[in-house]
Amino acid sequence: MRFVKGHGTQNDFVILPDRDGGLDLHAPLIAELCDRRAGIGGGDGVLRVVPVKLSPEAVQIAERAREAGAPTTAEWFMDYRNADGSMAEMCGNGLRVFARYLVDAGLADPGEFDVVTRAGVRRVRLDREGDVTVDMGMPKVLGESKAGIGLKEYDGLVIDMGNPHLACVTGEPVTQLDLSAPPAFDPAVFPQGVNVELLNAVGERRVVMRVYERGSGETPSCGTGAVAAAVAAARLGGDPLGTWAVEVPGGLLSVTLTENTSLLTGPAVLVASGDIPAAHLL
Ligand SMILES: N[C@@H](CCC[C@H](N)C(=O)O)C(=O)O
Repeated sequence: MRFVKGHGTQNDFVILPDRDGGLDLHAPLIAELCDRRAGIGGGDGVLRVVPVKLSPEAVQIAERAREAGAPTTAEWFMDYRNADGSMAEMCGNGLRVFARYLVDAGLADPGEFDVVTRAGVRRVRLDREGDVTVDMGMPKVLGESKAGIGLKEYDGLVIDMGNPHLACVTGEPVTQLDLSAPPAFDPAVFPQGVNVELLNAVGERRVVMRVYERGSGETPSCGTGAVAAAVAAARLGGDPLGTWAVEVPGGLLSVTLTENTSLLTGPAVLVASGDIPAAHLL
């Protein structure tokens, strides 16, 4: 099995090219590929690269976009899975790395193009400087809820980025929080689980964020989470539009909130590639 390894601010992924749509991506295989010790070094998730026309799921998503008046020429579907094998609707850093892979592999021209994700069609742009920007769509603020860490509770905003987020601004330095166990959350609000962001507002339009991801545990970065964090900080500052710097353990992301969308920008790099002999796979 051919694989490529890449990361965006250290949110790292195993990329699986599947040009004929024949790959059976089952949960034990994903868990094996993402294992940090027993295999190729692991990842926070898997990105299957499949032509839209060979994925009935992707064809439907593209069809819905056409019906909504936004037809797309997207050729590739990002089939994203978390490290535990669960499926997620969207991965912002994953999509930036996915776009880097498409261009590097000669499957897309440098510049701007669309990619189909489970959260809908997303436009990506590769800069000459090496950054990749994703149009993440309009964040939906759905209300408030609480995250529990140890004995403490943190107030947060419920934000839909295609996938579910609970973004909690706290006065306590996030660097000191213990995220070794999953934060508690209200299952009535998040029946499918949630990604929890903890953040400090540290300056004008600058936040420090840590994240505990559904299906992957604490990761050094999360693109959808960075947008959710910027939305929560923007609410707090009473300044809803503009560009926020989001410092994560794995680097620095930039999030721009406009009247009708959000943009996520940051580095996306490929670091290795290889083949896993079939005999070594589940
Ligand atoms: N790391 C991602 C988010 C991946 C999906 C998430 N764990 C979920 O289950 O929703 C990002 O960069 O957005």
